[in-house]
Amino acid sequence: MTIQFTKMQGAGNDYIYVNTINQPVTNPKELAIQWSTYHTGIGSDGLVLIGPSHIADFSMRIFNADGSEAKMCGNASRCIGKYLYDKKLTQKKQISLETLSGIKHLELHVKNGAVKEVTVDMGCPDILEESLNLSCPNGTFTGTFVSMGNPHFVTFVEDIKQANLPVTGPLLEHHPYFPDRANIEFVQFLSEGNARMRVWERGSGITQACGTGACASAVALIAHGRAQKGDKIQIQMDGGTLTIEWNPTDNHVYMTGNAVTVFEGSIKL
Ligand SMILES: N[C@H](CCC[C@H](N)C(=O)O)C(=O)O
Repeated sequence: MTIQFTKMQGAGNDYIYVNTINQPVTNPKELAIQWSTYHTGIGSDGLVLIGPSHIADFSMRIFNADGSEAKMCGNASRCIGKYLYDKKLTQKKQISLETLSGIKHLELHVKNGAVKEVTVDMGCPDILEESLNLSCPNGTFTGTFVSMGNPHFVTFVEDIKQANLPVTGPLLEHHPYFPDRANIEFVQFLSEGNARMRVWERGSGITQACGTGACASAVALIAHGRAQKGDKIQIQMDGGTLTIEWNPTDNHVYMTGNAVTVFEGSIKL
């Protein structure tokens, strides 16, 4: 059997997208591992399944490159918006998407008949620990523990170039404090409304960008007085910049950024 897939990326965070409405997938964990592998697979940060929903317009499931299922993915939610509109699975420019962390609302920004950017209402953040000190073999790291439906540890650094992601990332991801592991963001404050972030993602390692991580980073900046609610905060990552607003009126976080189709493909099961 052959599966049709679409490779897409948001701010460089790339996933394999499969429409399970017309082609069901029974072993997504194994396929995420197999297909995400470079050289022998397709190569990606993970696998995203687009499906039907009884409570929203569509549904999303997201699997990291190690096969672990996450409750939310910001970059993938934007790409799903593009996928659905560009492939004429919907004509709506406001779409509701069922995820394991609740229903998310997407606003599609269309130009010349195709989605260029999407704004996602990411809901309310949950600051679990405003200032948490975690000891690792290579030092102690102070950060903010934030949930955007998935867990994030945001640590501020003076110089992003000095952040040793390959060593510190996995040590913090697997720290005993995080029974479900965590995504790790290293953030360098640039000015009010601007920050540089690099991410070690739970289950995928270093990625070019993390949408929920950009939201968690903006929330941490505001919690520490380095930005204000209502600011349009530019989170600059390796693969691109996302605009994040923590709205003071509804307390929701809004994420805006691109969504790009890279190629269509098929692969034998
Ligand atoms: N690695 C994340 C899932 C992907 C999130 C990220 N790619 C995003 O854009 O939000 C986790 O295990 O929670």
